[in-house]
Amino acid sequence: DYLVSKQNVKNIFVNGTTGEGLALSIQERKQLAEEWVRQGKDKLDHVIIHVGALSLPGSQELARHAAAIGASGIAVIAPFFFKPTSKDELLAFLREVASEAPAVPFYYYHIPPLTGVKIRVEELLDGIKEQIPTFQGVKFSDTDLLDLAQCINKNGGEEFVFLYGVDEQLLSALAIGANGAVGSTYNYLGQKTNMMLQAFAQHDLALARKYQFLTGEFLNFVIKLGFGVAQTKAVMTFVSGIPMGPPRLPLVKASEEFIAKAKAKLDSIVCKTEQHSNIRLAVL
Ligand SMILES: CC(=O)N[C@@H]([C@@H](O)[C@H](O)[C@H](O)CO)[C@@H](O)CC(=O)C(=O)O
Repeated sequence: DYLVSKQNVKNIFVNGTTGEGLALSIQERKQLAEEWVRQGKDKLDHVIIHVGALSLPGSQELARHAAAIGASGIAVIAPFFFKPTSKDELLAFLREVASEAPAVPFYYYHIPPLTGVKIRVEELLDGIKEQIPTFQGVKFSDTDLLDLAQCINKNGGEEFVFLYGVDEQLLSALAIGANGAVGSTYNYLGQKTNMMLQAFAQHDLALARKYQFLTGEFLNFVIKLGFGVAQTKAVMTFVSGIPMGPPRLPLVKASEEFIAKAKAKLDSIVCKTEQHSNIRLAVL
C-alpha cells in the first residue's frame, strides 16, 4: 500500500537482492511470494518473483510455486558458487528452471557484481527464444552499458524487455533504450524516479537530469559511508516510517551514525530538488 500510494510503484520484484532472497529459506521465499501476490491483487500491475537459487532443484521448486500462485513473471540469477563458465552452461541452467513454469514470462537477472558471473548478456541472448520460449527479457544490474546497448540494438525487434538495475545510471540506460527499472532506491525514491521517467518521456532532459542527480548525489554520499542492503532497509524505514527489520547475518544492521547522516543528506537533497522544480514550474 505504501509503494502504491506514496511512491506510485505498481510493479514489484520479490525476493531479489534488496529483499535478501538468497538469505531466506525456500519456505520463507514461498511465503513472501504468496503474500505479495495475494496482497497485490487489484493493486499491483506485475509481481515478478525471483526464483534463482544455488541448486537447480531449489530454483525449480520455486519456479513451480511461482507459477501455481499466479506470479506475472519469474526471474533467475546465475548460480554463483558452482558458476557457469560459458553461455551454454548458463543457458542450460536457466532453461531447466524456466521449463518448470512453461506459461510464465521468464527474465534473466544479470547482476555480476554479486554473482561474479560475467557472461555478456549480448552473447546469452543469441538464440535464447529457441531454448526458452517464455523468455521475456533481462533485469540488467550492471554498469556495462555497451553490453546493454548491444542487447537492445540486436534484440529490440524481438520485443524483449530490459529492466535496468543500477539506479544512479538509469537515465543513461533509458537513453540507450531500457524499458524500465528495478532497483532498491525505488522503495523510497520511487515517486522522484517516476518524475524522471515522465520528464524523459516528454523529452525534458534537463528536468530528467535533476531527478537522476538527486539519486546520484544521495548514493554517492551513502556509498562513501558504506552502503548495501542493510543500509537500504534503514533508509526505507526512516523514509516510510514502516519498520523493515534488521538484515539477516552475515549482513549487520546499519549504524545509528549512518542513519543520522543519510537522513540529513536525503532531506536536504529532496528539499533542494523540490525548490528547483517549483522554480521551474513557476517559470513555465
Ligand atoms: C547490487 C544492488 O544491490 N543493486 C541494486 C541497485 O538498486 C543498487 O542498490 C543501487 O543502484 C545503488 O547502487 C538493485 O539492482 C538490486 C535489485 O534490484 C534487487 O533487489 O534485486
